[in-house]
Amino acid sequence: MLHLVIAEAELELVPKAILDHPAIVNHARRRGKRPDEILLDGTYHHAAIKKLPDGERRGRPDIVHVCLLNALESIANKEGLLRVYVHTRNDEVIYIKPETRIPRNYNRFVGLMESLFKNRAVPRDLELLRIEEKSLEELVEELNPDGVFVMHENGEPAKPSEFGKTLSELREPTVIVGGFPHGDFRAEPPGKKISLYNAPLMAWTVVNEVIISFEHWIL
Ligand SMILES: C[S@@+](CC[C@H](N)C(=O)[O-])C[C@H]1O[C@@H](n2cnc3c(N)ncnc32)[C@H](O)[C@@H]1O
Repeated sequence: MLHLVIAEAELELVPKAILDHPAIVNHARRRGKRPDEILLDGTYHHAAIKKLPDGERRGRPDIVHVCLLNALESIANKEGLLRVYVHTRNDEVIYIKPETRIPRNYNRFVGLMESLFKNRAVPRDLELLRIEEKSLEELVEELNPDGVFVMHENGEPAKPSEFGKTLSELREPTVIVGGFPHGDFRAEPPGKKISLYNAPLMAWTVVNEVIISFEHWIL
């Protein structure tokens, strides 16, 4: 079983500091929601995000959306060999049941995440998704893996196929992929750093490479 963590994901509700910025207020009004109920989104809130610390990398729910579509629709997940988690910049962890069908439509995905932040679990009866306050270290400790790997462009070089073999030889490895668009992890994540390519890749590409390389050895 492979545990895949999208870490330090840029997924958050609009922070207090910019709740009354016109870009936020207008977007919330158009959506019929309160400013504190909507996800921070760089596409719509660019002018407001610039004022926040780390503004150039925040408000990227789209990265989580594409990573989750790829991971949850993978063969490894259909075969019950994958568990996926999202850790956010505010130290929350989203637990996702493998049978969850993530909406293909981005606006519906955003609505689902907003409902998750509000209700802490969705849907109420099945709890396919639930969110808890938890650091990345606490999550990794809880998963109790026999190997922890951090995908990193400056890590030890490994071909995806070699790395897949390493994963397949472990009982419950954990792989951490950064869910942010630029720069490095803000806090050093636990685990051995691995680079799959000699240039930066998008998070969803790394998610795909890891899962497919793992499948190659395990199926
Ligand atoms: C878009 S990258 C992060 C930003 C990247 N450091 C940059 O400035 O372009 C998202 C994540 O993909 C993974 N990643 C990116 N390039 C990689 C590589 N060459 N090998 C392994 N993982 C990589 C890392 O986990 C990284 O945190």
